[in-house]
Amino acid sequence: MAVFTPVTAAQAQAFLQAYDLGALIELAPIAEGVENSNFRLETEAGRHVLTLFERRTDAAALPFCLGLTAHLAKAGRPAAEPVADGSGNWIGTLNGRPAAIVKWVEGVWLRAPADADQAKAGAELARLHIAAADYPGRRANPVGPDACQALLDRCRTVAKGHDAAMLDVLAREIGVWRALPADLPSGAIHADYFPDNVLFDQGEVSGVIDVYFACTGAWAYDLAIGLAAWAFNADGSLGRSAFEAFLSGYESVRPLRPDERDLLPALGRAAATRFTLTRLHDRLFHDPEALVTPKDPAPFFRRLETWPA
Ligand SMILES: Nc1ncnc2c1ncn2[C@@H]1O[C@H](COP(=O)(O)OP(=O)(O)O)[C@@H](O)[C@H]1O
Ligand SMILES: N[C@@H](CCOP(=O)(O)O)C(=O)O
Repeated sequence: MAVFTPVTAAQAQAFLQAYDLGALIELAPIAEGVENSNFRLETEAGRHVLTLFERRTDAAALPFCLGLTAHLAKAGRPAAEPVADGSGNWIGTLNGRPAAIVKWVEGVWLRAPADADQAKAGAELARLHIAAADYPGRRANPVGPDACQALLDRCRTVAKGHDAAMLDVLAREIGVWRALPADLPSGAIHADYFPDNVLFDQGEVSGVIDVYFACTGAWAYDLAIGLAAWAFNADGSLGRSAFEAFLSGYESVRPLRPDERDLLPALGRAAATRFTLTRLHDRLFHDPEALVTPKDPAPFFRRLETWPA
């Protein structure tokens, strides 16, 4: 469960005073996610999500992230629209944390997506890229090569044995990532397009949530993250038909340029490096008081070997 900062019903009720959502009916912690504190917020105006932003989501990034969600929703994409308070602000403060309310999106995430679902998820990612192409906001990747190098340096202060050996490999991969061409088609990207952030309802994508790693970047890098997240088995081995389904779903909406296609394995290694490193960092520096279960870095580390050439 991800609740780093607890919120009582009385605190949520007080926070709600600024909004036109009526009284609080129920507040329930959400037992998923690893980044922010999330609560299901039942109000007289319906079901919403209350998020308190922690760690990697700094307040300065929120106008970009919430603005992107609003932009996508306006363009007809299934995004969780932010709710403004009575003064028109999306971002408030609760228990010392930046906090926001977004609309609840119906649906569930797929634990075992079939190839047809993979294709739909891939296609929705391409639609997101196209719908966001005219979004004017910009944000540097908060977990790009520089930030990953800083995480790596911090990990080195405590890592031993196999973890230290992993860091040696990741250090080399960050060097390769830095040298990748910077002239690929770019725009606002989701950057955390994992199955648990894509909800399905009645066989269709009903919601793309958790836009808090969203940033400006290469679309093909976002595709590589999507493939890394969706198309490999739990042990890190490749799911070839899933990989092809996700990729062809994406390309059914936005065919790749030849240079994007050529760079996909290198971008896949960059994605594997980023997620191995954040997971390793979070495991090494896990706070046992926080209600969160760190994720295993090993399957993403394995993608460095198993990504198809
Ligand atoms: N707008 C939403 N509609 C429905 N469920 C949501 C919404 N936002 C978050 N959730 C639920 O909360 C869980 C955690 O949210 P998420 O944003 O992924 O957390 P984190 O920021 O920690 O990564 C999701 O897996 C989903 O079950
Ligand atoms: N997707 C990341 C973790 C952060 O995202 P969340 O949506 O699971 O909170 C990973 O799998 O490492």
